[in-house]
Amino acid sequence: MISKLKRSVLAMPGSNARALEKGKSLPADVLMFELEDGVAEPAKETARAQVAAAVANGGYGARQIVVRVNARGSEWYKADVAAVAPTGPDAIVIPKVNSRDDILKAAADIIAAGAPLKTRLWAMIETPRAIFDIERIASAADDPSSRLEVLVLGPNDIAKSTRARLTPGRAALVPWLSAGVLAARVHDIEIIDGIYNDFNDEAGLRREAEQGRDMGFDGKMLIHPSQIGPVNAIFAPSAEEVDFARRIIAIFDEPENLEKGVVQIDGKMVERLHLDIARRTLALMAAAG
Ligand SMILES: CC(C)(COP(=O)(O)OP(=O)(O)OC[C@H]1O[C@@H](n2cnc3c(N)ncnc32)[C@H](O)[C@@H]1OP(=O)(O)O)[C@@H](O)C(=O)NCCC(=O)NCCSC(=O)C[C@H](O)C(=O)O
Ligand SMILES: [Mg+2]
Repeated sequence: MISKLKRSVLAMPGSNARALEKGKSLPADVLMFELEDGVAEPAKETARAQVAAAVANGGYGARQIVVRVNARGSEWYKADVAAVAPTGPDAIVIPKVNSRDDILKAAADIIAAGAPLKTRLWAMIETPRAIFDIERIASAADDPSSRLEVLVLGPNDIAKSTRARLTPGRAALVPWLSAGVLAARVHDIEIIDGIYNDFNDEAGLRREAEQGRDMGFDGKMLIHPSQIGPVNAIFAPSAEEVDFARRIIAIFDEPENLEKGVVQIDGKMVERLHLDIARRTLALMAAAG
């Protein structure tokens, strides 16, 4: 089953009223209203008030709205959750999660603050501890009270805390990114790749987004409107993939193949497991419009 698409998750500082307004016309699947590192300390209260009002007033159409609060344990966290949870965003994003217990406690916090049932929990994976324990963190999703729906990688904090460098190809990060994808699949949740800082470098963005898609990520977090178009296209099936998916479905529907487990198309072996992949490709295409 395909839940709502999350190809593009555009972050915007909650202190930037113009960006919050502009989000209403941007073609991102998800808008992430930011209260954490993208907002300077003197602007924290203004940002919180603007974000709570923006979520409550709506006007964002089919875009999913998520709010990243400050880290649990920070001086702003409680007030962030108290202001945002009752407005009912699609999710609250908890940065710098370190354990399964952090998820369960954050879920209890947002429920106590009045978050409606539809408000899910997303967790940022961006510390060495979280990377080590990623499968355990993802396992919180097995407990429905966790509301855990999505993991999001945070490459800037990962680079800061590990001293790894964010080089083209992300050699240092690849094992950690893959571990995240495995953990998400084991526990049947989604996983979003991290941001690409150089928003004027479209070729570099495309290379990194294709790498993330090929590793199994469901989408990518973004920082600038110019990144939405390329990333939406990269995380949607191509015309060739859709055509091949249709041929797989058609060939297994042919009477002479009804009892076959394996056939060939253009010299390539196709098994019934490819039928499941083909159906998912068509569902993704339909969801992407
Ligand atoms: C990076 C930016 C500060 C650049 O902003 P700006 O200088 O205004 O860029 P432009 O002049 O090119 O902007 C053109 C127009 O687009 C609007 N704009 C720009 N960015 C956004 C946005 N993110 N959302 C909505 N609208 C946006 C501008 O207002 C201009 O509009 P107009 O005036 O009508 O022409 C800026 O892009 C920015 O702030 N980006 C988001 C930063 C952010 O939220 N950071 C936190 C999340 S990053 C993260 O999660 C890291 C993670 O934790 C980790 O550890 O890795
Ligand atoms: Mg971060």
